[in-house]
Amino acid sequence: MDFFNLVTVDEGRTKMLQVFKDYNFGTEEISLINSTNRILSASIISKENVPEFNRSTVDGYAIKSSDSHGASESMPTFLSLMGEVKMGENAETRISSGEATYVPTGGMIPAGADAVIMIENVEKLDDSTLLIYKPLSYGENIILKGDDIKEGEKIIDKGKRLTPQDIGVLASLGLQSIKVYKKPRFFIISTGDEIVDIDVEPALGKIRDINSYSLFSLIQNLGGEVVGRTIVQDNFGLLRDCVDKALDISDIVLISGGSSVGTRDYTSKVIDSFNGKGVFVHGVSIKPGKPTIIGEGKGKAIFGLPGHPVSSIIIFKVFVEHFINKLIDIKENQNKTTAIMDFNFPSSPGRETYQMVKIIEREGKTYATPVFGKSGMISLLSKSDGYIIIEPQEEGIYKGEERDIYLL
Ligand SMILES: Nc1nc2c(c(=O)[nH]1)N[C@H]1C(S)=C(S)[C@@H](COP(=O)(O)OP(=O)(O)OC[C@H]3O[C@@H](n4cnc5c(N)ncnc54)[C@H](O)[C@@H]3O)O[C@H]1N2
Ligand code: MOO
Repeated sequence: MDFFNLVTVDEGRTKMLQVFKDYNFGTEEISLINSTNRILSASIISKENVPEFNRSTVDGYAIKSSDSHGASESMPTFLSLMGEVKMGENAETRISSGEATYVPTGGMIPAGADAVIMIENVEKLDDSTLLIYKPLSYGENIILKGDDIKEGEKIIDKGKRLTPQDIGVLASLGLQSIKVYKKPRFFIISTGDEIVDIDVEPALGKIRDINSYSLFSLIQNLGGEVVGRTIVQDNFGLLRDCVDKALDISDIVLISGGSSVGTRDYTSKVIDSFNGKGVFVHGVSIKPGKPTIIGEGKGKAIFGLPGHPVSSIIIFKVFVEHFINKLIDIKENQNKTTAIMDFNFPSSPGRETYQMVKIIEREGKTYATPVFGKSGMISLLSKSDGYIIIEPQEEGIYKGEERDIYLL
């Protein structure tokens, strides 16, 4: 007998996105220095050229490249030395044919010059004569005005998670503050009479709370904010009070444990007790994570994550990450690679199966080897590099085939 009304992962995701299609996390303006990993809420169009002037990429002499043509070690070209450009200052001189001006790395190229010859390739004969030993091509050792970023260019798309290199680009444009999506606010509730926090020595029969720590970390990685974290016993009233308060101060409530159909599994009953849609997914054809719950209460999203530590992490990735990525429209590539299967593995018919693997390099090739363990064993994930998704209609994995590995 099946207590769950199983849906596929795709059906569950579609339903969830349809129910919460009007979810809006809002935006805020924050200082650039604090924006690492935040999600840009408006595309950045450059109002400037970077650089604003032609710059030298080396210490050397600005010249007309045509003057160097034919120059060699044995037949140097003679140029007249016209002084120097000072770092950070406007180059007021103009170069004519037959002339050279000293320019430091990053210095402004004087008008008329179109290349910079490195000091290693010249010889200063006296204060006014320079010998050139190498031919240069047009634009050599110069970054032209707007070469890096052009005025009017769309430089970073809305929905991008800001990396250190993006922050550098934004700094080059002088943007001291930027518009980002507000961090989704999460409340984590770990349920179970057996659960104690990690600062308590567990009596026999009790276990330490793993899930709220791994979920906390997943939320941080995702760019969310944890506004509360608590452990609640398997008691309908206590859990309802806790969820009630959590819904008032967060965007998303995660309830770990109590998702199954045991006599002390109250998660779905609690979600159904609020005015609203209540539970609309209870049971997904996925392994691990079958008892997954998705519901709505007081207008907020509530996820009932299976208590087994591996299942709670996988379900967070499959549903909660998907929820955030789609509703905020985050443009991010999935962190994955490919590897040759080093093993045969049967699938669980009708269920999307997540098989943990370790990646090994052998004779210049990348292989994936399985890591086995039960979903109640948290070390299974930290021993693994990633997982393979076996689709419900597949028979399994065949040794020798190449597959995507989703990195953890
Ligand atoms: N009759 C059935 N029993 C179970 C089914 C089923 O289909 N029929 N599904 C199994 C599967 S699959 C899973 S997964 C679990 C999910 O159970 P719950 O979500 O109700 O979780 P609990 O029973 O509360 O806990 C399961 C397991 O995980 C441990 N746990 C719970 N919370 C934490 C935590 N925060 N940190 C570390 N470990 C935690 C808990 O002690 C249990 O060992 O149901 C199966 N049963
Ligand atoms: O499929 Mo349950 O979610 O771990 O064992």
